[in-house]
Amino acid sequence: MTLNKKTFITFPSPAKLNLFLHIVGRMDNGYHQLETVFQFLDYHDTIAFNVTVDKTITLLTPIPGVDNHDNLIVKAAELLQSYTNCQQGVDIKLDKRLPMGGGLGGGSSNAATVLLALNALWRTKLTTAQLADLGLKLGADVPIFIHGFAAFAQGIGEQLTPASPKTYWYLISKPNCSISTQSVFTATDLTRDTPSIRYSDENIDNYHNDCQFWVIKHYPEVAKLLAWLIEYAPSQMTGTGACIFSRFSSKHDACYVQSLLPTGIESFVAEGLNQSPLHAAIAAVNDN
Ligand SMILES: C[C@@](CO)(OP(=O)(O)O)[C@H](O)COP(=O)(O)OP(=O)(O)OC[C@H]1O[C@@H](n2ccc(N)nc2=O)[C@H](O)[C@@H]1O
Ligand SMILES: Nc1ncnc2c1ncn2[C@@H]1O[C@H](COP(=O)(O)OP(=O)(O)O)[C@@H](O)[C@H]1O
Repeated sequence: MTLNKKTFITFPSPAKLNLFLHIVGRMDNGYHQLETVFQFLDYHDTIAFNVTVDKTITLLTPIPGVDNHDNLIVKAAELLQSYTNCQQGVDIKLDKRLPMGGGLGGGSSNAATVLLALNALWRTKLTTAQLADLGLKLGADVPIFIHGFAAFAQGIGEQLTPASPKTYWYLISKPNCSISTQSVFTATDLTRDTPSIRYSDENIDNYHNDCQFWVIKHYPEVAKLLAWLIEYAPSQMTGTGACIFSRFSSKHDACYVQSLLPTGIESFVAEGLNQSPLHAAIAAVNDN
């Protein structure tokens, strides 16, 4: 008897923070021109892949409320398969830890992990630049996860200059509301004219999140939690929210404030990273 045991290979799919987020203008297609610094977190979803010999792409662990055809994991696999005319398929399993719709970029990160992992496992040999271009079709945040280094980003978030912002321990707290990226970017009273900056890591504390001003005006849950957290540590919203990151110089201090959080607030503690943990895992596969 032959046992047909599947071999899954796993890769991390980390969260990102926007350490600040300025909106400096708007393009003709409605997309916003941003200036932001991305940093990664040592906290991630995990995605496992088993390559198959036919062309079927199967996500074995659907996300409740997200149809598999709309899942960025499936979309990324289909996009790479059709772009490279790859004749192989894959079974995929997702272990989701990142809160969804919180400004941590989980969906974009999942898409980037799929593109990088399958490019290695299917041996489709696209360059990082080609993968970032493909990823941009799926979301503005995908390229940063493909490149995997902390960066000052411009354009819609795809023009990247490497940066080395200080790394801290962060407490990430999610107010009890979810805010869609689109609802923030379609708001009439959002500030869109912050002057363009000449970025330097040393000046990062002078910068802010334009979306946060709008969100705290419209979501009292976020305003209340932010006001509470600011009493303990410098705190700011990431992306279009609703998650708030509070920075600490030690894990101990971050965990202490976490233990004091109001009941019912989802949270985790993680370290900031200037390199994505995904890239070491991809290098290990490419070396084999
Ligand atoms: C704002 C940021 C900052 O990192 O993060 P999140 O808070 O969503 O994580 C991102 O730019 C989000 O990137 P991503 O989540 O990939 O956005 P997309 O799927 O491309 O776009 C969602 C919607 O937001 C709007 N959008 C997005 C990016 C941008 N620069 N301008 C926009 O106006 C568009 O209306 C689009 O329909
Ligand atoms: N693999 C995925 N992981 C998370 N969200 C996904 C995924 N595929 C599609 N989505 C959709 O993208 C939305 C935004 O999710 P996410 O990327 O986690 O948030 P944000 O853009 O705020 O950082 C979700 O609410 C969900 O509908």
